[in-house]
Amino acid sequence: GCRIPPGPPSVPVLGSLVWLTNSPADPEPLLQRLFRRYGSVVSLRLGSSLSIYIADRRLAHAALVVHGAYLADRPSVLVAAATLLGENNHTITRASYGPVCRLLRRNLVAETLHPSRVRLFAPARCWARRVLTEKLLAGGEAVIETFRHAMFCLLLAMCFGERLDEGAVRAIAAAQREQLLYFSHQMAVFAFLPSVTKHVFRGRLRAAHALRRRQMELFMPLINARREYMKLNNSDRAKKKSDTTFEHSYVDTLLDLKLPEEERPLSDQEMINLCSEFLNAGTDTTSTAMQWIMAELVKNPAIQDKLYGEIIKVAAITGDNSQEEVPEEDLHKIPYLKAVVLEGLRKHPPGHFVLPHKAAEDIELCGAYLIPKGATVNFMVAEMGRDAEEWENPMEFAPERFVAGGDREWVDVTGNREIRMMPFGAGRRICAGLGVAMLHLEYFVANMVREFEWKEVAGDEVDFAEKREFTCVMQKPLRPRLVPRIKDE
Ligand code: HEM
Repeated sequence: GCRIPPGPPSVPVLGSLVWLTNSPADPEPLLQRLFRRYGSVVSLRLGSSLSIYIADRRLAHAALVVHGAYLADRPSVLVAAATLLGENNHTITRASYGPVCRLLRRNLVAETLHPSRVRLFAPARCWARRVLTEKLLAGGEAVIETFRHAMFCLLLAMCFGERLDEGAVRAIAAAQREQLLYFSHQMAVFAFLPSVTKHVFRGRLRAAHALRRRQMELFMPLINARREYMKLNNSDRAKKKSDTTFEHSYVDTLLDLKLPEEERPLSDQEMINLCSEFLNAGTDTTSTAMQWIMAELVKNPAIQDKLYGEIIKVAAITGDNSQEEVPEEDLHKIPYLKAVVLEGLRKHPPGHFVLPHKAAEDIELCGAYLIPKGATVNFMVAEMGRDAEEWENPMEFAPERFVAGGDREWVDVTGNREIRMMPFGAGRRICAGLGVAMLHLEYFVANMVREFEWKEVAGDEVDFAEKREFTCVMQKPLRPRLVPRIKDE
């Protein structure tokens, strides 16, 4: 029969004794020890809740794809805090897998991130690339700051359909960051006995309300401007459209939505939470990945040279070396570029875990393990990409692994057929932005390599040590020397 996965001893109420000497905020080092001891699936108890961690790629496939329908819910960690703030769970990441979640997810995937819609954002990407190049050229800050700023410019443009000036971008970025920090560090207390904690920690609730108000002040004018713009007929729209307004935005689709069952449009607060989710999901993840990839290219100049050569070859085929950028239509002609990006995501996935999943029913995995209904389940993303039994010399940066042909099999990053790595998760809750994330990474990496030679600086060598923030970032930020390439006329 199946059994609950093994784990360290626990006592009722308190949970696993290991928490006395390990921090639940960063369970990775503890889990690595437990996997060595118990095998590739372990159970941990925190209070009365059971968490199961899976490091084996076949079990991950069974859980997320084969039995995926039962593992598409989310645990209610943040629900308590939202409820106390008078909010609901109507966001894609937080909602359990019901009609609301499916509607919101389908709306994002089909209406905003569908390839035909993504094409409409090409001018926004062009603008973000120019911001990126100018700031890299100016120097001064660590490149991760520049990456984050440029990505945020782009995500804001996609969200609100407006090209904002630098001051506005920085103000919203600061508010988002403060809120993210506050909610992840200070609001967790409300998961336990909210009826009691809401009195004990009422100062925290007040601060959370203030952060929400600030977000409301920043977002509502942008949402309302878009509401007015959408009311115009086509010819008025064309007249009004300045070069800072884009044709399509995520907000447009939200304004059109009707919630199932309740049959009402989204409230302002719901719209703000969805915009906030969109901005958070696409910024840190992508800029973190970009930093790791560029760090590997700095450390491996031969790979960078090869990539540059492939990029230039495509420009030569097109017969136009003088164009300002590597246009996004050409990206698919550079298979080595995709290989570099995938290898970066394998070795340095921005998230070492996925967002927590919850079992809606008892699940039996491969006839061996039982995941009881209600258990929280997570996956060891980084472990899978670095598993020496699956990958030859896993800690070597070798994009050739992902160049199709020869005896190499193609790696499917969605994990639908099989999971070899899962930087975007897999199954029903797979990253909703996978396609656009890959496009952003390929487009920006290609253009940064074409624009500059990225060189290691003596005394500021690349250091691959990791630090856990919202994503897993470089502990010592990358500080390379950028030498502008001389372009042949
Ligand atoms: C390199 C960049 C990115 C990485 C590595 C990444 C990774 C992930 C991961 C691991 C998850 C959790 C999957 C799970 O819970 O099983 C996720 C969820 C999600 N991502 Fe991404 N992501 C990236 C970029 C983006 C972008 C650009 C967007 C949108 C613009 C986006 C939107 C989302 C959304 C909405 C979810 C929630 C899906 C759900 O709960 O059903 N992501 N992402």
